[in-house]
Amino acid sequence: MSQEAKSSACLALADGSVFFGSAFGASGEVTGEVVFNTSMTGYGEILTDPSYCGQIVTMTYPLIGNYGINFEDVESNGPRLRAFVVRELCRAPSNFRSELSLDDYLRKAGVIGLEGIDTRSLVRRLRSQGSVTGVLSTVDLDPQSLIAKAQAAPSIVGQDLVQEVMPAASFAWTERLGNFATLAPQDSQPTRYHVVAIDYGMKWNILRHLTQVGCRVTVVPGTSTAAEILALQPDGVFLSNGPGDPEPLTYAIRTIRELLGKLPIFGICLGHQLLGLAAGARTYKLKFGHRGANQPVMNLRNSKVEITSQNHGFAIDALTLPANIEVTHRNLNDQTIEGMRLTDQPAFSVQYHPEAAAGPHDSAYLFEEFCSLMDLSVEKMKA
Ligand SMILES: NC(=O)CC[C@H](N)C(=O)O
Repeated sequence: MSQEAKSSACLALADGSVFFGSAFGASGEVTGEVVFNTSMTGYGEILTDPSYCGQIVTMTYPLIGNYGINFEDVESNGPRLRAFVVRELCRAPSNFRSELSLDDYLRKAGVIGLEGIDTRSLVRRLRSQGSVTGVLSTVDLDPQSLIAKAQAAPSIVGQDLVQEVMPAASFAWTERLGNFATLAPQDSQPTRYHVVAIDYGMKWNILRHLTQVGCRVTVVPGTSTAAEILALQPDGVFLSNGPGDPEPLTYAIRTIRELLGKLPIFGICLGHQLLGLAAGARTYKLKFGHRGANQPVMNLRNSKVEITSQNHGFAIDALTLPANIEVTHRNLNDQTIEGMRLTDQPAFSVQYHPEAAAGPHDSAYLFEEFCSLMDLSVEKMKA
C-alpha cells in the first residue's frame, strides 16, 4: 500500500512539498503559517497561547501527548492555533493531573492534528527557507490541489489577527500563581498597585505573575483608547503578547503613543513590538522566528544570561531605533533585540516570555522591576 493510500491527512506547503500522515483531533481543512516549536514539554500551554492564532504549529520533540491535558495549565479559553503537527501522538497519557487526552482535547476544540510525518524534514525545510504558508486537510488528499491552495492563501504579514483573539469587554483578573509554580520569584505580595493590562491575546500566566507581585489587574480589549485607559486611573499599563504582524495594529500603536510618558509601561512580546513602533522604531519578519523554551538571552545591564521561553516571528529592527531607545537584552543565537527601555520615559519591554508557561523562570524579576517603576512614579507624584 502506498503512503498516500493509508494516510488520512496531508500537509502541503506553498513551496511544493507535501507530508502525508494520520489525522487526529478534528477533521476539515485549514491554512496557516507553518512554524515549529522546540520545547520538550508545555504543549498544553503552546496550544492555548493566543499568539499562535493563524499558525500551524509543529513540535520538534518526537513524542507529544504523554501527560495529557489539564485545565490548570492552559493559557487561555482554548486552542487558538490553526492546526497541530507531531511526529508521534501518545494516545494513553499517564499523569495524575491529566483530565483528557490530547486527541480528545483537539477534537472537542475543533482543531485538526497531524501525526506520523517526518517532523525533522519539515523543520529543516522551514529553517533553510523560512516559515511558509501551508494547508492541512483531512478532506482533500490531492497534493497538487493542496499546493495550489497553499500558494493562494494570504501571508501572515499585514493581517490584524488581534481582533480574532482579544476579549470583547473588560474584566478583573484575581487569580495568583498556582501550587505548581514552585519557582515563583517571591511569596505573594499584598495588593498595592492598579494595573490596566491591554489584552491583544494575552497568556494567563502573565496575569498570574502581575497579581502575585501585588497588582490589582483590570484587563481591557486591545482596541481600547488612551482616554478609556486613563479613566480607570491605573498606576501602570501592561501591554500583552498577541498574534501576527504588529505593524497593521495602528489603533494599538496610537493608544500607546498617547500613554507614553503619562505612566509606567511594561510590554511583553507583541506588547514589546508595539511599544517600539509607538516610540518610532520599525519591525520586520524573522526568517523562521524563535519558538521554544531554551532561548539564551543576554541581559546587557548585568551581563547575565537568562534562558528564556519564546514565541515570536517578528522583531524590532535594530537599524531603526530612535535615540531614546536603549537595548537591554539580546538573543545570543542571532543577536536580535530581546529587550529595551526608553531612556526618557518610564517604559520597558521584552521580546521573550518572562512568565514562562512553559519554560524557565530566570526572567520573572521583570515583574518586580515593573513594580519598582510604579513605586518611582508614585514617589515623583508625591514630591
Ligand atoms: N508571542 C507574541 O506576542 C508574538 C508577537 C508577534 N505576533 C510575533 O509573532 O512576533
